[in-house]
Amino acid sequence: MAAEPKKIIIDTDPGIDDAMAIFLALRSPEVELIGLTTIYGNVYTTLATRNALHLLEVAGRTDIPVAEGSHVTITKGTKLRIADFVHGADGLGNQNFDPPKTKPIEQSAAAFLVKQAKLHPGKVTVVALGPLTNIALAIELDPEFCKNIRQIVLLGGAFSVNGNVNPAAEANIFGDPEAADIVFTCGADVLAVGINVTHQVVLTAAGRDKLMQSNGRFAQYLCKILEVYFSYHREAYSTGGVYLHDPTAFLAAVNPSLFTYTEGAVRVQTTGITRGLTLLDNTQKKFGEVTEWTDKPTVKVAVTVDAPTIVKLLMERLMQS
Ligand SMILES: O=c1[nH]cnc2c1ncn2[C@@H]1O[C@H](CO)[C@@H](O)[C@H]1O
Repeated sequence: MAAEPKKIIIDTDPGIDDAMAIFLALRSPEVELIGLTTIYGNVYTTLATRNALHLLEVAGRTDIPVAEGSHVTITKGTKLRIADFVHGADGLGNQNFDPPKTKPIEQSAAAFLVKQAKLHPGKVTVVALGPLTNIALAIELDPEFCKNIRQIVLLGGAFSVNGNVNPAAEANIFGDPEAADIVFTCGADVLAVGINVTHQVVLTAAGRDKLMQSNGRFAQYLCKILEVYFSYHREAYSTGGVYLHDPTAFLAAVNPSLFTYTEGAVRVQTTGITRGLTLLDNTQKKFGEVTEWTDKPTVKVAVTVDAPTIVKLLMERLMQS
């Protein structure tokens, strides 16, 4: 008998690679997508909600609830870093799609996360693709959340490599470092997929052409919005391909055997020029004194990835749609 599909909530700031991950989720038989929660990052939260509703409408899945997330950081900060230069002003490749007809549910993202985790203890995986504010709010809202949630798979961090906002910080962690530190130290089963891994998973121009030539509905849609993402990568990284951050993190939740991991306590720098830096204690040294990492719960951090299989799975599933 086939295993029961994994219940997944995607916390998202769509976002071009977010759109890819959401469509991939909808074409993954291993997964039951039970909701989307929205957050600022690639766009402001209001637009993230609109885009999440729009993507579900495009997919014909308006039965899936969307819960709107926080408009401010966990410390109530309103000065947000929005990456519209990566994804276009509308977050979806400057296509100016019609506004969605559907609305988000009344519940906030954090309340929805808490409720679903409580309703299905040990069964719900959160795949967090933006700054971690909603997840940290859920942890603050319900001390049991970390016990109830099966796993938190997050796209974030730059482990032993430079960041993409600046040499220290990766965009999602930089978006709300205080929230990220709460999540890394909360004691839940946390798996971090950082850009040290996602930068190895690339969609080439040839791959995009293959998507374009297929009849897949999702593939066709994504090819339109991908143009802006390709031009950003050409400019910022001098590369002809694009990084598949969000689909890679999603697949880590579904098929962990495509990755290898290390495990240790992770803390996030919240001040100074290295604000947003993620630092793993690799436990190779027994420190003589108590440190900020001592006695903190450990998390899993992805180290290697089977990139060809990830790209193949993504392409196949998007072209089938
Ligand atoms: O300046 C940036 N460079 C690269 N990716 C960025 C930047 N800002 C935001 N993202 C977005 O953040 C996640 C990975 O860090 C991805 O979702 C990417 O699209």
